[in-house]
Amino acid sequence: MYCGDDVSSVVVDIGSYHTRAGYSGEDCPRSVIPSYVGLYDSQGEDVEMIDAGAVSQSRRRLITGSAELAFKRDAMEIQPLLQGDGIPNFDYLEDILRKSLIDGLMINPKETPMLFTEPPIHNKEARLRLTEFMFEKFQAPAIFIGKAPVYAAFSCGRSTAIVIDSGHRSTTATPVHEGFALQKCIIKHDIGGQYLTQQLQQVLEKERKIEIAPRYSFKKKLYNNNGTEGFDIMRLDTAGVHPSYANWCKEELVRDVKEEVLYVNEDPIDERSMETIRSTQYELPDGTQVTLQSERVALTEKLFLPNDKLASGGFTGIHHMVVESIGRADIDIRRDLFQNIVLAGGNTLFKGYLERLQRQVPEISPQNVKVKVVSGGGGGSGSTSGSERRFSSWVGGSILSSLGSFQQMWMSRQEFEEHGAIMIERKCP
Ligand SMILES: Nc1ncnc2c1ncn2[C@@H]1O[C@H](COP(=O)(O)OP(=O)(O)OP(=O)(O)O)[C@@H](O)[C@H]1O
Repeated sequence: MYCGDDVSSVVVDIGSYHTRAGYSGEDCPRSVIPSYVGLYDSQGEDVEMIDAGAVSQSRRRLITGSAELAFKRDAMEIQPLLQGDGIPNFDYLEDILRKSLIDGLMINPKETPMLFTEPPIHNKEARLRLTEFMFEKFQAPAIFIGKAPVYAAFSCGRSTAIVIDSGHRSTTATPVHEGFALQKCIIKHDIGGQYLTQQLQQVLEKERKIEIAPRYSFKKKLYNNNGTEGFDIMRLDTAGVHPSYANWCKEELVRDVKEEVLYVNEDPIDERSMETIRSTQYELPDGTQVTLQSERVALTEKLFLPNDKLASGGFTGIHHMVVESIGRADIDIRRDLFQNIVLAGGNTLFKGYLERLQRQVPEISPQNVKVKVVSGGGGGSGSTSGSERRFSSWVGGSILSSLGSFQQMWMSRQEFEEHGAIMIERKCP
C-alpha cells in the first residue's frame, strides 16, 4: 500500500491527439499538449551549446509541446506518440511526460502518485510496459491505471452507463457496470475526428483545388494605398520542410475549419435537403476564403451512415454502435444503459451531435425503453453544451484520485518491485 505523507497526486490522460495532465481534484487539466514529437538533426545547435573543443554531435533531437512544434525547423519530422494500438517508442512518451509533468505541472515525478487512463479494451502487455516505464524511468512512488470510459461515466456521477468516446482516431462504445468496463460488449471503430479532418482536406484540396498554405509558407506584408489597407502575401521557400511536418501543419488548419464550420444535422438528411443548408465562410491564415455549404453537414453525416471502407469493418453508424453494444450486455442492465448514454471525447463536440443520437437511438431500440443521452465531463445531467466533454475521462480520474477512500488503491513502486506484474491486475482491475 502507498503510504506517502503527501497525498497530492496527478492525473494523466494520454490520447492520440492530446496528452492531458493536471492535479487531482481540479476541474480540468492544466497541461494539454499534442501527442506528437518533432525529430530533427541537432548538429548545428549542439555545436553552439557545448563548449569549444567538445566533440560535435550529430544526433536526432526530440521536441514536444505546441509552441515548439509550431516553430518550423529544417527537415523536422513529425511522429505520433500512439501508433496502432500502442506506444512504439517510449522515448517519445518520456519527452511528452517530462513536458507535461515537469514543465507544465512543475511536479517532481519521484514524489507524486500518478493516475493514468487507458483505452477500454484490456491490454495487459500495454499496462505492464507503462508500469515498468513509470517506475524505472520516472521513479514514480505509486501509480494507478484505469479505463477511460469508467472515468468518463464517473465525471457525470454515474457508475453504470454506456460511454460513447469519440476522439481523434477512433470511437468506442463501452458499457460500464458498477465501475467496471464490460469487456465483451465493447465495440470500437476507426472513425474519429481525424477521419473527418482528412475527408474535409480532400474536399478542399482535391475537389475545390484550394491551396492550404501553412503559416510557415508565407509572409504577410501590410500595405496602405492612399488609406486603403490590405495584405500582400509573399510565398517563402519551403524546400527543406519534411513532408510529415507539412501534412501535420495542413491538417491542423483543416481541423480548425472543421471545428468552426461543421455541425451535425439533428435529423438524417439527404442530398437534396443538403442544398438548403446555409453557407458559411472561413478565412485561412493567408487570406484565402473557403465557402462551405452542403459539406457542413454532409461530412458529419458519415458518422451515422454505414461505411465498409473503414479498416475496422462493419461500421453502421454511431447509433447502431450504441444499440449493438447494449445488446451484448446482460439483459438486466440494458434498461439502465439506455437511460445513461454518456458522450465523451472531442469528436462528439459538434453542435447537434447529442441531439442526433437522442433522436436516432430510440428509433432502433426496443419498444418501451427510455433513452437518455448526456454529456460527460461534469457538464451535469442532461447538459447539451459541455466542452468539458473532451476532458471527461481526465475529470473522472481527477474526482476518483482525490477521494480519501481511493488513497489505499495506489500501486506503490515497492509493491510492484516485490510482487511483479501480478500486482497490476490485483490493484488496477
Ligand atoms: N469543438 C469541436 N468540434 C468538433 N470536433 C472537435 C472539437 N474539439 C475537438 N474536436 C476534435 O476532437 C478530436 C480530439 O478529440 P480528443 O481530444 O478526445 O482525442 P484524443 O483523446 O486525444 O484521441 P483518442 O481518443 O483517439 O485517443 C480532434 O479530431 C478534434 O478535431
